[in-house]
Amino acid sequence: MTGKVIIDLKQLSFAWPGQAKPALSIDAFRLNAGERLFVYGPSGCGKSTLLSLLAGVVVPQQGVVEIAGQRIEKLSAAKRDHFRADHIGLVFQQFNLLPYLNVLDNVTLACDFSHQRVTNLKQAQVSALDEAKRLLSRLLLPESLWTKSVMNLSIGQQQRVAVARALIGAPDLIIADEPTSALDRESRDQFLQLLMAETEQSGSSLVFVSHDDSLKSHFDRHLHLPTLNQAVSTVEPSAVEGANP
Ligand SMILES: Nc1ncnc2c1ncn2[C@@H]1O[C@H](COP(=O)(O)OP(=O)(O)OP(=O)(O)O)[C@@H](O)[C@H]1O
Repeated sequence: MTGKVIIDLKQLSFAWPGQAKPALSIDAFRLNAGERLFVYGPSGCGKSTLLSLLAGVVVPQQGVVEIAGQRIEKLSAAKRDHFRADHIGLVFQQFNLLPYLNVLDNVTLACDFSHQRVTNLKQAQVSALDEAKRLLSRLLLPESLWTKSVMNLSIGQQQRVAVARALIGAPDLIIADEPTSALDRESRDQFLQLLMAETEQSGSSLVFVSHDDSLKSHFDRHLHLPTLNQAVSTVEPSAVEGANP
């Protein structure tokens, strides 16, 4: 852990277009480099909205969203896209894999859009292709599938490809939205252990959203979002639990 702050939110307020009331209102929140955060709370409490703000898909009407030292709410949409490709690995419920590319090409594609990820791989003295193979092996995706179209894969296998794509080139932050929803309990625990091991190795911070709070034990920090989000009424005493609240 370097002590670097990866997420710094201040006086944040965000309302979806056409909505009078904010969906998210956060006074202050920080996540340090290497920390792994589990975000939970009931449907509608703002989990996906928070991830969209962290990824720079949307920007707040008020306040600061600083990711790895960059105030992304001040960037143009094009610069936010560029920043996201360089610094953030996304694993969303829809994996957004490209059906006309094979598995390896879907993983290395993340490097085609990011000078930063290529630089990180060069520093680690590994090619994008070799790193894609290493990640897919670690994520237990059979080698016989690597040159197949992602359309031939099961949902659980596609999830692994999406995770390898997020991790390649060691971005500062991995954002995962319900990535285990399609897995059975045994595969889910195995998947989480691998995700933890890989983020630890790369030094990436992790923000992981789920309805399923039985997954909490895998994480260093837990965030009950309705408690932090002042746009949602709540009775919980403390929003952030864990090693470094
Ligand atoms: N694209 C959108 N346009 C307008 N309102 C939205 C949009 N997305 C979410 N909302 C609203 O913002 C609030 C927070 O929704 P959000 O999807 O962030 O919650 P969530 O905790 O992720 O829920 P779930 O667990 O069901 O995915 C809700 O009131 C929702 O209706």
